[in-house]
Amino acid sequence: MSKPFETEVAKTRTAVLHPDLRRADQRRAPEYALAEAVSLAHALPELEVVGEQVVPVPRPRPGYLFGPGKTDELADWIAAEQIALVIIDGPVTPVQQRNLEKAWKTKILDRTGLILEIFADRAQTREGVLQVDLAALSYQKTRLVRSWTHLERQRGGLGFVGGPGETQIEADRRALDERINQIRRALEKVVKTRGLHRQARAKVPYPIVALVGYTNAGKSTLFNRLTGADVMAKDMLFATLDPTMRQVELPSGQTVILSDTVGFISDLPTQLVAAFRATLEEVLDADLILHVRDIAHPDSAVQAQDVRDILESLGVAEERRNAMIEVWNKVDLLDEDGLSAAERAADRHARHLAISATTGRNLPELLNEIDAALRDPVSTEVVDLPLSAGEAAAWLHARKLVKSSDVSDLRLQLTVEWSRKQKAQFYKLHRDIIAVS
Ligand SMILES: Nc1nc2c(ncn2[C@@H]2O[C@H](COP(=O)(O)OP(=O)(O)OP(=O)(O)O)[C@@H](O)[C@H]2O)c(=O)[nH]1
Ligand SMILES: [Mg+2]
Repeated sequence: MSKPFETEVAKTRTAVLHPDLRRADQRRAPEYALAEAVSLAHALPELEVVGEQVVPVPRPRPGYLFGPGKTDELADWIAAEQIALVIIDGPVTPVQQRNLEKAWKTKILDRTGLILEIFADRAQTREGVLQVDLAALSYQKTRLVRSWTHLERQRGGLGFVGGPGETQIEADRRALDERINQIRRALEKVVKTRGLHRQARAKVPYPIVALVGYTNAGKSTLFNRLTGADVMAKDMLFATLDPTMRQVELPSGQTVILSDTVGFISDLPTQLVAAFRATLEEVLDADLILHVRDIAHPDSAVQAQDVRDILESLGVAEERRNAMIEVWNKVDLLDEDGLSAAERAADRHARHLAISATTGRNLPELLNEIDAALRDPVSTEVVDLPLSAGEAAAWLHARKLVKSSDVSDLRLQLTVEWSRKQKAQFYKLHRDIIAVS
C-alpha cells in the first residue's frame, strides 16, 4: 500500500538566467554558459529547473542588473511559472539582489552562491565541511546581505526564503569574524594532522599521480577504471569533493598512488579556492599531474584554459604545468572523423593521449605514458646556439620544446623544456654544429 505522506519532498521551482553582458573578452558562447549553469542547478537535488534563458544585458543597470522593461517581463514570467528561486549565472551585487528579490518575490542566488551551495551539499569529511563553511562565511562577509542559505539550512528548513535582516547582519558582523577565526584554527589542526599522515606516506616510496580537470570531465570514472575503486562517478557537476587516493601498479611494475580530486569550473569562487588550498596543494604537490579533458564537449578548449588558469593561480609552476599529461577523455562520443582527428592531434604532441574511460580505449597506452613520464621528468634549460645552427633550432621547434627565444651577440638562446631522453637525442643529432660553435 502506498503511503501518501511519504512521497517525494516538493522541489523548489527554479529558473536559471544567464546574463549575456556582451563583453569583448568573453570566452564562451552564452548558450554553453547557460547549459553549464543549468547543470550546476541540477547538481542540487532539491531544485527543479522549470525555465532557463539567456538574457541580453547591453548595459547593466546598477540597481537591478536588467533594464526596467526586462525586469518587468521577467517578473510576469516568474509569477506565471510560480518560480521560487532564480539563479543568476554571474555576479550580482547585494543591492541588485535585494531589489530583484523584492521585484520578483523570489529568492536569488548568484553563481558563487550556487557553487557554494553545491559544495556544502557534497562536503563529507570534517575538513571538507570546514573548508566550505570558511568559504561561505568569507563570501557572506563581502556581501552583508544576509546569512548563507546553507548555513540557514543547518538551522532547519531549506533556507531559501527569509534569513535575518540587515540590522541583524550588522550585529552579527563581529560574530562572523569570530566564527571565521574559529574555523581557521580548526582547519589548521586538521591540516596539521594530515601533514603527519603525509609524512608517513612520504616514507612509502611511491610517486603520487594526481588527476585534475574540469568538473564532469571523467576523472572519477578514469580513477575507478584504473584502480578498480568505486568512487562516485556521475553526470553531475562536482560529484567529487574530497580527495581519494589508491594504489595502482604500472606495466613496469612500478607502484604509484593515484589521486582523484575536486573538479574545477570557470569563475571558481576565490573564497573556495582559498579555503581548499590545503587540499589542493597536497594534490598539486604530486610527482605527475594528469589533466583530464572532456574532448567531446563543445567548450573543451575553453575548459582546458580555465583549468590551466586555476592551476597557475594555485601556484603550480609553469614547468610542472607543461610536464602534465593531457588526457583527452570521452573519445567514444566522437564520430569516426572526430575520433581519428583527435588521435592524430594527440599523436602530434608529446604527452597527449586520446582515451575513453568508459570503453577502456588507449588505457594501456596511458599507463605506459605515466610510466615513461615518471622515469623521465621534464626540465627547463637554456640552449645556446650559433645563428648558423638553424637546423638544430628547427629540430627543437618542430618538437614544441622551445618556450622562448632570444638573440644576443650573434647567438641564439633558446629556453627549452625537455626530458632527458629528448636532450640526449638532440645533442647526439646535432653534435657537429654545436661542437664547432
Ligand atoms: N561517454 C563517456 N562518458 C564518460 C567517460 N568518462 C566519464 N564519462 C561520464 O561523464 C560523467 C562524469 O564523470 P565523472 O567521472 O563523475 O567526472 P569527474 O571529472 O569525476 O567530475 P567531478 O567529480 O564532478 O569533477 C559521468 O556520467 C560518466 O559516466 C567516457 O570516456 N565516455
Ligand atoms: Mg569526480
